[in-house]
Amino acid sequence: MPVIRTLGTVARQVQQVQQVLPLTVAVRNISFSPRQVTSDASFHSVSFSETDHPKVLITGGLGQLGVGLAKLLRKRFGKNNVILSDIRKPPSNVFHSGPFIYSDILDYKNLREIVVNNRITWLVHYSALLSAVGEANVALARSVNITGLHNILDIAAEHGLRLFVPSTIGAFGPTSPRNPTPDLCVQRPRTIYGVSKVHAELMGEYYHHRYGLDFRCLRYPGIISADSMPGGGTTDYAVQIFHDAIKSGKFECNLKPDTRLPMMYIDDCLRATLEVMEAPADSLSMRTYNINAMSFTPEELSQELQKQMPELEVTYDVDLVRQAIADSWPMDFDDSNARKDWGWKHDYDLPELVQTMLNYFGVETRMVQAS
Ligand SMILES: NC(=O)c1ccc[n+]([C@@H]2O[C@H](COP(=O)([O-])OP(=O)(O)OC[C@H]3O[C@@H](n4cnc5c(N)ncnc54)[C@H](O)[C@@H]3O)[C@@H](O)[C@H]2O)c1
Ligand SMILES: C[C@@H](O)[C@H](N)C(=O)O
Repeated sequence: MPVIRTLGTVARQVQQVQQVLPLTVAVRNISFSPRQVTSDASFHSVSFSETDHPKVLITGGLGQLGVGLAKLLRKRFGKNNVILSDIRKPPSNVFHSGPFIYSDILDYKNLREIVVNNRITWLVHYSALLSAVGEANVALARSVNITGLHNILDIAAEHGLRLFVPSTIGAFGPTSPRNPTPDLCVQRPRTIYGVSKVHAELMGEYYHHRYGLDFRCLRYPGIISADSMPGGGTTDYAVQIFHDAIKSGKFECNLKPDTRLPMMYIDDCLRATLEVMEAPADSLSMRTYNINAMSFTPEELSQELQKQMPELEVTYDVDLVRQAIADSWPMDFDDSNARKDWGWKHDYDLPELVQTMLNYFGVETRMVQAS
C-alpha cells in the first residue's frame, strides 16, 4: 500500500511538473538530437583526445567502493582529474585527499552543472541502494536506482561521456542457470535492486546502440574490502566476519553455512573497472560483462580464516530476507568473455584474500596499540 500511494504521488508530481515546465522538457529532448544521427555502434567518447587524461566524476563515491576507485584513478590520471561526489559528508581524510563535491543524482540540473563546469569526460556511476536495504525501502531504491540512472544516462549521452555503471550477480534470479551463470541467459531477479540493475544494463546498451553512448558495465560479484564497509547487501557477511573475528573472536553469520556466492577482493574489482574503461572500444564484443575471482560458502570462508585464527567461533542465525536473495543468485560466475575480450584476470583467490585482509587488520591493530 505505501508503495502504491507513493506511485500515485510521483505520477501527480510529474504531471504537474510537465504542465508547468514544458520548455524544460523540450529542451532536454532537443539536446539529444546530435546523438540521434550517430548510428555508428563503435562511437568513442569525443570530449578528450586519447592522449589527454580523462576528467572523471564518481557518483555515490563515499560507499564501499568509491574512495578506493578514486585513489586508483588519481594515481593514474592525477589528483585533480578525479572528483568524488555523494550526498553524504566526507570524512576529513577523504575530503583532504582530492576534489569532493556534493551531488544528488536525483537533481538533474545540479549533475549537469557539475559535468559542464568541470569538463567531465568519464562518469563512474556508483550511487545505488544495494540488495538488502533496497528490499527495506523499495520506493527509495526505485527512485535512486532507476530515476537516478535515467538522469545519468541523459547527461552522459548529451555530453559524449564514457559511462561506467556497475551491475551485479544480483541481476540474475532463480530461473537463471546458477552454476555457472553465463553473460547471456534468463534474467528474472526477485529484488528491486536486481530489477533496477537489469534495467540499467538494458538502458545503457540501448543508449549505446541508439545514441552512440560509450556505455561500459561489469557485473560485480560480492566485494570484500578491509578499509571500507559494505552498504547493506546480501554478501556483507564476508566483510563483517573479518571485523568480528579480530574484535571478539566470534562471528554470527546471517546466511546458511552452505550458501555459495561469487566474491572478489576490492583491488581486483577496481582494477577490472579501470581496465574495462581503458579497453579499446573495438575489443568489447559486448557492453555488459560478468567478472569473477572466486566462489565460496560461509563455511569455507570460516575454515580458511580458522587456519590462521583457530580460536574463531562461527555460529549461524539466518536472516530470511538475505537468505532468500542469496538462494536466487548465481553460485559461480562465468566470466570467460571478459577474459577473452579485454584480458580480465583476477589476482586474489580465497587464501590470498584471507591473508591480505588479516595483514591489513594486523597492521591496523598494531597501529592502534602503538598509539
Ligand atoms: N559492494 C558490492 O559488493 C557490489 C557488488 C556488485 C555491484 N555493486 C555496485 O557498485 C556500486 C557501488 O557499490 P558500493 O558497495 O560502494 O555501494 P554503497 O551502498 O556502499 O554506496 C552507495 C553510495 O550511494 C550514495 N547515494 C545514495 N543515494 C544517493 C543519491 N540520491 N545521490 C548520490 N549518491 C547517493 C550513498 O550515500 C552511498 O555512499 C553500486 O552501484 C552497487 O550496486 C557493488
Ligand atoms: C552483490 C552486490 O550487488 C551487493 N554486495 C549486495 O549484496 O547487494
